[in-house]
Parts: sequence; structure tokens; C-alpha cells
Amino acid sequence: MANFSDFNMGIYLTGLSGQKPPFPLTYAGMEELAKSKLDPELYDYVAGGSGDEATQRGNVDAFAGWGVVPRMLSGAAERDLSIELFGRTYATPLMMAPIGVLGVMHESGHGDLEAARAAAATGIPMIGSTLMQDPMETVAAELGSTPGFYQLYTPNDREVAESLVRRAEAAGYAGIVVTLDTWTLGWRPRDLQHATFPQLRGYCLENYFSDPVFRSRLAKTPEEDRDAATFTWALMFGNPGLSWDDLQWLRDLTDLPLILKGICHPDDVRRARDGGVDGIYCSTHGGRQVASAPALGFLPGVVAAAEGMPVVFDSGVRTGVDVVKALALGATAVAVGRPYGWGVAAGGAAGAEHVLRCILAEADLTMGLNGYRTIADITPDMLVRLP
Ligand SMILES: Cc1cc2nc3c(=O)[nH]c(=O)nc-3n(C[C@H](O)[C@H](O)[C@H](O)COP(=O)(O)O)c2cc1C
Ligand SMILES: O=C(O)C(=O)c1ccccc1
Repeated sequence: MANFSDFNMGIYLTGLSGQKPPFPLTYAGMEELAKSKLDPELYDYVAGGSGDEATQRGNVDAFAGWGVVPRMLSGAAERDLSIELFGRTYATPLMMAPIGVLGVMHESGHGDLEAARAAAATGIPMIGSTLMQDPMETVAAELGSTPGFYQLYTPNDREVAESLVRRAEAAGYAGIVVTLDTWTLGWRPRDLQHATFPQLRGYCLENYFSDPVFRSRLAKTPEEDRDAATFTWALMFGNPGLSWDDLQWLRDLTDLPLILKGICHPDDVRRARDGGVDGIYCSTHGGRQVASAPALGFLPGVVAAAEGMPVVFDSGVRTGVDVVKALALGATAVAVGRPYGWGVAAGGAAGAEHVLRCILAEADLTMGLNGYRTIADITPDMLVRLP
């Protein structure tokens, strides 16, 4: 089996004939390229976070608090990065976190399709947001043989929620990720300063506009009156009343694996487990919702309470080394958000694929050079706490 770090050898080899890599190699470089292509308000929407953005910075900085302890002569020249998740084998532990504005981040207006093509090309599963600029069925058709997940924002109209889940099942998604931390919008100074919010202008609402139950709630179709349809969406999106009492209803919605996103407290993990969910998704939403604390700090407690149930982690993952550290702290799979989002903005499917391959190559090399051959070898004692 080829190591994922063959990617960097490929760059040196094509460099012999004068060819440079098509995209920047660093997170900062990709963000800068994406910024040069995006409308400034959209750039700020993606780049920004809630409050003073301390949670967002903390998510990233937390990784610097850990170091990887190298082991020598351990036979890690060939690595196996594969994981088991919800009964399937994935070649790597990397995932693409849901981004509800991907559609308009690419110049084509079909950024969700671009991301899905990157998933198809890499085998890295994409968690498609409820907020898509193309209907989930069209996105699923671009995923190739890579399983996709559908992220549900639970509308306060239960029949619409049920319809979205039925469609995700019919479209072949491999699991439902219910995001709990965004029942209303966080305090986002950048967006407030611009007085813009993409979805309130009707962007990325195609999963609703194409939904028969949502459409049945409208006096005029979205094609006839987009503003009225957007207004109906705005009234339906938030679900402040959703509580643990609704978990049984959520569980009964589907036989697919059910994963709860935004869980950080061990007691919430236990409630979720008692309610029959299949996975926990530990995340601080990339620092876009509450002013909280670095997500990485919550991960060990979440993993302990999960008692072997899979834990997906995101928030602040920027490099392959970060992926390895999150795995060492107990994550089963690790997702990136903004990194591949910038890839979509900078270069569509090719840009996202580039970002994902860079992260994978670095994760693979980190494992190899530090002497860890498989994901099972990545345990907490491979890390050292730094002052
Ligand atoms: C622009 C943007 C839009 C997002 N939209 C969604 C969404 O629709 N649903 C969701 O569950 N999370 C959403 N998230 C949060 C991500 O899924 C993920 O938790 C976060 O981006 C991880 O942090 P990172 O960007 O530091 O990698 C969004 C994040 C960004 C940056
Ligand atoms: O911007 C986000 O992070 C997000 O998840 C969201 C939430 C509500 C509406 C649109 C996007």
C-alpha cells in the first residue's frame, strides 16, 4: 500500500521538470489565496468567529500545548491509516466538516459539488450541511464511492425535519449528524458590522427550497417569491426548544448511524449514549457560536464518557500533526472545516483535494517518522504536555 506521503515526493519529482505545486502548501497560504478570490463580506463570514474570537484562536493554539514523542526503529516505514467507523472501513481518519456556505464559496456557485468531487477523489467523507446551494441528492451523486454524511439542522417544523432525513436516506448518505450548538446564531461581530448573513439573503437554502414538505408551507413557490421562501426558512431554522426530551424522536427518525455534533461535556455524552446515539461529535463549531474554550481540552473527557463509542473531533485542526494529536487524545476520526473551505474557494475540487492531501501527507509522515505504524498505535502516551 502506498503511503499518503508519496504526495510530497511527487511534488519534488515534478519539480525536477520545473513544475511548482498548483496551490500553497500552508493553511495561511491557502487562506490568503481564497481571500483574494472571495467577496470581503463572504471572506469575513468564513474567517470570523463569535465574540472576540478567543475560542477560535484557542481551538488552534491548543494543539501547540502537546508534543509528539518520537520512537525509533519501530518498523513504521509502511503505515496503515485506516479506521473503522459505523461498520465501514475508511482509508484515513480524516473527514470534511459541514460548511453551510460552501456553495457560494466557489465562483461556479456550486461549491458543494466541488467539495463532493474532492471527497470522491480522496475517499475522505464529506459531511454535507443542511445549508447547500445544490440539493443534497445532486451533491450525493458527486460523491462517487466515498460515503457521505448528512448534517441536520433540526427545523422547528418536525415534518420538514423528517422529510430532510428521508431524503438523506434515499440519497444514500451513510449517517446523520445532528448539530446542536446552533439553535440560534452566535454573536458574530464581523457579520454584524457588515450587516450581512448569506442565508438571510437566500443563499444555500436549496435543501429547503427543493423539499416537498417545506414547499407545502409556502403560499408561493421559491421560484415565484424567493424572499418569502427565505423568510419562511428564517422562521423555521432555529429550534430553541429542542431538548433531551426530543432525543427519542431524533433517534426514531432513522436507522442510519446518528451522531450528535457540538457535545463537549461528559454528562451530555452520557445522556446521548443513554438515548441510543451511535457517535459523538466533539466540537466548538470552529469558535463561531459560543465563546467557550478550546475544543481540544474537552476531547479527553468526552472520549472517556463515550466508553468506546466513536468520537469525531473538529475545531482548530490545521495540519497533519494536529490530526495525529487529536487521535492521540482519543478521537476516532478528525474533521477539518475552514482548511478545505479555503481550498474550495481557491480552486474548487482541485483546491480542496490539495488541502486534504497536504494534511494527510503530513499526518502520515508524522506517524512514520515518530515511529507509529497504525492508528491503533496512536495512544495518549505518545504525547507530552508542553508548558
Ligand atoms: C463558514 C462555515 C460554515 C459552517 N457551517 C456549518 C454548518 O452548516 N453546519 C455545521 O454543523 N457546522 C458548520 N460549521 C462548523 C464546522 O462544521 C466545523 O465545526 C468547524 O468549521 C471546525 O472548525 P475549523 O474551521 O477550525 O476546522 C461551519 C463552519 C464554517 C467555517
Ligand atoms: O455559520 C455557521 O457556522 C453555521 O453553521 C450557520 C448557522 C446558521 C445559519 C447559517 C450557517
